Amino acid sequence: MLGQIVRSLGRMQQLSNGLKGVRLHQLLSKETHGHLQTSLENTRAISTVSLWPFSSQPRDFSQPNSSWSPEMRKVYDHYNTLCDPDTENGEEKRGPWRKLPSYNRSIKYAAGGIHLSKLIQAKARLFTRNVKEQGATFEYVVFVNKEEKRCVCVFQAGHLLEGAPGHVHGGAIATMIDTVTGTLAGFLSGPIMTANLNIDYRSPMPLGSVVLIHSALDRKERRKTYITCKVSSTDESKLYTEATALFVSIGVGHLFGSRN
Ligand SMILES: CCCCCCCCCCCC(=O)SCCNC(=O)CCNC(=O)[C@H](O)C(C)(C)COP(=O)(O)OP(=O)(O)OC[C@H]1O[C@@H](n2cnc3c(N)ncnc32)[C@H](O)[C@@H]1OP(=O)(O)O
Repeated sequence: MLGQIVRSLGRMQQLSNGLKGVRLHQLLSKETHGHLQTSLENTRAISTVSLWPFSSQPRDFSQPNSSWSPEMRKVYDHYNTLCDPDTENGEEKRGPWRKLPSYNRSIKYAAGGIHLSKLIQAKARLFTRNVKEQGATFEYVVFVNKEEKRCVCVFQAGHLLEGAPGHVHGGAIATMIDTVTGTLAGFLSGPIMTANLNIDYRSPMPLGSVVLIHSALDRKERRKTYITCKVSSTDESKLYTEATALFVSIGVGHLFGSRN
């Protein structure tokens, strides 16, 4: 589902104008009436017509803001340049790198919110994007390379993420690893959920650090997508964290509780 959401959000910009007025619950009405379609193919079919169910355009949180340090901005600029198209014989050719947008709301029905109260649905926000003060928590942007089946996240850890004095909380690091590996797994495999996350913390990460979170596909086995991850300083001379993650592909029904 998260993969679907990631893809949907990427398409939202283009689709939203033409599809305003159509509600997601109309698209999902089959599911809510007991005809759950759980294959990934069907999930993808829904994703191609998914749309932003809110009246205003969402803010893309992966854009630079004034809290970004010069180092964060420099690394961002480097990867952003890799996303620019090359011109060959007068023709523009896009390379393999893409910057992914990042919003603070998921599509509530698709994310299982149909079971939640209206109040919770209205107030739900993505964990990593729920603090208004810029720079206080998770500032990050993910660049994905489809050909090489890998991605890199530039992450600046804010002052509200403290764990050990002056250093980033291990749970905050785990959150970012789950987010980045999950984003890659979803990008490559469609709707998935985290089944297993193994983390080795190698050195403490000072608050305010800008780090790279490199994730790559290790292998796929049936519904399982295995991802490796390394968190390092931006010059890659210092290793902070290593991780492996397993994501299992799910069908639409999984978050609606249809499998039990
Ligand atoms: C808005 C923008 C968003 C932005 C995007 C942000 C991305 C954020 C990403 C965050 C994602 C999350 O945190 S998700 C939240 C945390 N995760 C969860 O809550 C998941 C809870 N667990 C589950 O729902 C379930 O256990 C599943 C889906 C993981 C698996 O259940 P299932 O579908 O019934 O599959 P099951 O038959 O059990 O297993 C399938 C295969 O996987 C293996 N398998 C299953 N679990 C494990 C395991 N822990 N360790 C090893 N192997 C396992 C099985 O042996 C089997 O292998 P074989 O027999 O095929 O060999």
